[in-house]
Amino acid sequence: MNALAATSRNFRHAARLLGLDSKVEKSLLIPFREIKVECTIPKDDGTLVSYVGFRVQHDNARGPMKGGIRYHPEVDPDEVNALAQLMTWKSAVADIPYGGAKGGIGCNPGDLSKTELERLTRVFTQKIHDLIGVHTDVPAPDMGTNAQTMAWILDEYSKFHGHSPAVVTGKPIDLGGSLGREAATGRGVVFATEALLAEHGKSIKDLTFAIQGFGNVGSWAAKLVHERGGKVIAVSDVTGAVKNPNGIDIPELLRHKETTGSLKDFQGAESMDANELLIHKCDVLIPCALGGVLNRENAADVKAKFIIEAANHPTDPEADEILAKKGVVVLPDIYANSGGVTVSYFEWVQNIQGFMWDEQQVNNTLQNYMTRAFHNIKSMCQTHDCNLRMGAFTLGMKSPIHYYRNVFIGSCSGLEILPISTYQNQMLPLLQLLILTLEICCDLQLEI
Ligand SMILES: NC(=O)C1=CN([C@@H]2O[C@H](COP(=O)(O)OP(=O)(O)OC[C@H]3O[C@@H](n4cnc5c(N)ncnc54)[C@H](O)[C@@H]3O)[C@@H](O)[C@H]2O)C=CC1
Ligand SMILES: O=C(O)CCC(=O)C(=O)O
Repeated sequence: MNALAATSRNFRHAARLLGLDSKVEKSLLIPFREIKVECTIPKDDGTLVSYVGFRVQHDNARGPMKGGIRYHPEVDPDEVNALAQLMTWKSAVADIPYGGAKGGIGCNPGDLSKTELERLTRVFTQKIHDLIGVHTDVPAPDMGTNAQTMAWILDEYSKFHGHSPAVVTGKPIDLGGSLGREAATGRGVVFATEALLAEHGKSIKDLTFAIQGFGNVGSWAAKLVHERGGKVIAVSDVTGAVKNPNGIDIPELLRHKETTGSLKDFQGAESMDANELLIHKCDVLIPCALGGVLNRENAADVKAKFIIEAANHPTDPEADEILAKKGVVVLPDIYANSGGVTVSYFEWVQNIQGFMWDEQQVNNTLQNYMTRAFHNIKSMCQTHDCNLRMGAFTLGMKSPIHYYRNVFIGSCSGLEILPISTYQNQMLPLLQLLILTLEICCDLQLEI
């Protein structure tokens, strides 16, 4: 199932649990703004090459829109749209004052030299610089991008708007990046895993782990699981996969990857079929790469008891149903990988304050945020008698909905969420005004 269809399906399910009116539901699904730009650059040999760049700004009810920029050949408008929507709910789950956005360029960064990547990033920034900003939309790294990419965006943006370190997060420490941001998503994944396992009377040190993806998120998650005594028995990336039933020496694998650029030929493990990783026998599966990897083709064969969604939307809704029937517990992306955006928030705060936190403060505060969000999700699960994904979605949707209710309908329900039909009789004229306003602002075609 396509990423947007999958995300929208989860959203609609949560909207039903919240008793949301269908028109408000529709307005929350439609992004605030979608940007599509052509980026042509000269390659190192002088030939021209064109790429398409996207930035989707989904919602700014809770604050500046926030989300990563992905460089990957499969980047397409629907996927960016879905990822932007997920960022809105994720920021609210983490309870940080942001809305959601996501960007990307359809390119294979592995095929481009460093100078070509720099040119591409600078051209993309030239095309979108008026639409991002410290208090409007703050990009960060995602798949295929990193601190260096953020440095180029910051430098290019600053040529137009003056020095503005808080316009991107996940940048190099020397340029105002936060200590702990590089590890933050993987560290958050591990805090989230600990919170979930504690609920089930289990601990990382007693369990086996399979990890798909060994980039920023996967390698940090693997390293921190390994440090806590967990046995990482299988790891894959785009170059291949390795397994060792006795546990892989992760620091050694990291050194191997660093020197060879690949997982291949690692002496401390056997090579395996990368497609087999997701169905490898283990206690905990952590997908840290692409979306949609768990689907109706392979879900029935998954052997893990817990899935921690470090990647964005790795599980499509059909797989979710199959996994639920098998009793597999899925910790959803909008919580499990929220450590990245949470520390991005800490970075932004530090830039605005002009004050740098030490790494311990970053990590401790991240742990507090992750623990708090887990308990808030569990509480939504109880209220709505639902699984963790729906607990996270209802939590993430609750506060943007409050915003719209308060802004458009006034102080209608205090902090309680009620279906909009509750107000319809007394407030029909106001409701019509709301819809008209939304139509004008967002160019919607809503029927009253
Ligand atoms: N970087 C961040 O702070 C955050 C990232 N995420 C999500 O985590 C996931 C990974 O992101 P990063 O680690 O930042 O990206 P990255 O670009 O650093 O690493 C991606 C990894 O996935 C691997 N990969 C690609 N295709 C694969 C395939 N077919 N099979 C196995 N492995 C494959 C690559 O080889 C690489 O190891 C993405 O879904 C991203 O959206 C989520 C929250 C924050
Ligand atoms: O750090 C951020 O601002 C966004 C990270 C991101 O793109 C994500 O959580 O998917």
